[in-house]
Amino acid sequence: MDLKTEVSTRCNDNNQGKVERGSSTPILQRECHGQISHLAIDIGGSLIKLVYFPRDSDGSSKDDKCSTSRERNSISNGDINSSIFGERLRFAKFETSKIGDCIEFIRSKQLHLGRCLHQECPSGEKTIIKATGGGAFKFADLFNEKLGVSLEKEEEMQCLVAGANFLLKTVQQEAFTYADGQKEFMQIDHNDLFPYLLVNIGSGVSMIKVDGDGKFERVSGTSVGGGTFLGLGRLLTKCKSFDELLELSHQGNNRVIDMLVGDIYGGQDYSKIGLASTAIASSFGKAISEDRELEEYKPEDITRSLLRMISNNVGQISYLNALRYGLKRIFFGGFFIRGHTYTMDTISVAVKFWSKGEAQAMFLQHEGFIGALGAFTGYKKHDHEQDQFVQRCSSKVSCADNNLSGGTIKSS
Ligand SMILES: Nc1ncnc2c1ncn2[C@@H]1O[C@H](COP(=O)(O)OP(=O)(O)OP(=O)(O)O)[C@@H](O)[C@H]1O
Ligand SMILES: CC(C)(CO)[C@@H](O)C(=O)NCCC(=O)O
Repeated sequence: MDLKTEVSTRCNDNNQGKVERGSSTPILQRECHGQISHLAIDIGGSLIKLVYFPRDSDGSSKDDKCSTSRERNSISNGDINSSIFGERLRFAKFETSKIGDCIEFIRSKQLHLGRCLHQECPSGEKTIIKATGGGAFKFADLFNEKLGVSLEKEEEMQCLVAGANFLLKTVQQEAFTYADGQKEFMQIDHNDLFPYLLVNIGSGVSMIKVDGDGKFERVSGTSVGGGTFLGLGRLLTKCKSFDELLELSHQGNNRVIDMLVGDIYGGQDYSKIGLASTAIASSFGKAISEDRELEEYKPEDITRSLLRMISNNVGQISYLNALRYGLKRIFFGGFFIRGHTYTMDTISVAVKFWSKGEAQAMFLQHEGFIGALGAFTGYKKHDHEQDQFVQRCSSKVSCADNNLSGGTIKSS
């Protein structure tokens, strides 16, 4: 049975409360799984990401009840995702600086009660929540104090790889290319997935050569990433948030600030080394020669140049690492991307330009949640019940995949 058939079989059966793989092997039973945690968390330098199954007020998983109501999460700062798998697996994000809001969210959804919801907790036994990212270390005591839970630390790079492999193998329309304003989904052949380069653009950037499930090496990284965009953007403009910066950049023109090859070469291309007159010779380079103060530049242009500079740089370093290890495919994730067309276009063009068309940039629909999903799949290790739980997740991701409409989902 190919993936597509399997997915639709699962989805149909799912509605009847029982899902079977092929003709006979049951992989999903509609039973209550109140003994297991329903939440995994990735606490990064900029953002906290949650992946969870929602619960009803009586403590059962909404999903166990075949709920059809689509729950949309929102909190006062508006910085949280709606469900992107319909009424199934949910995703949410918070700024790391607002960790208190995140803790309140977990409490309000009863996600910290995972293990002991349907029965009395044996004294001293704490709910364990899978957690990755630096914050799993930094905030472990806070979670214990505020929610009475233990964060079980999952290695960050391992989670990124597990999450990416899980998505690439499970969700049909997960990976896509972006070129000339067009998003094109890629069919991933499971037998031809490895090796690839995974580039996670978070606050900083990690580049990981992935050779298989659990087989990987972090080959490079750069500190010039999403945190740089947000940090420098805040310093150079009056914008306070990432969304404001991104919004402003839409209206900007980077050529006002960037020094182009044509600016140096009297409007001409430098064809001998393959540089068009419109290529950027020096990011922010125009600012050196003009007698203008920061205030005299439009924030729109500044944000545009900044976004371009960082995206270009990540694209180029990624390509160089792909070249170093002979990798043709580069998957980009992390919340810096945010499905933003200008960012994806810049990265794609950089990879194409430097590789002379040999390598290809691909993006992931669940870009920012790779690590959290990877931590979630970590529940598999625990016991048989957890294993079934993760299998349930797989089927739900697959099913959700059928509900996606032409790649319009976006985590915003
Ligand atoms: N709503 C938002 N608030 C803040 N930053 C955002 C937002 N949306 C996107 N970003 C961008 O995403 C980046 C964080 O991405 P991500 O959550 O993948 O990394 P992280 O886990 O916080 O970082 P790291 O892995 O380096 O610890 C920010 O630095 C910023 O550039
Ligand atoms: C330190 C981490 C791994 C934390 O997520 C990330 O921010 C990162 O990969 N920074 C880049 C560090 C470097 O390799 O220069």
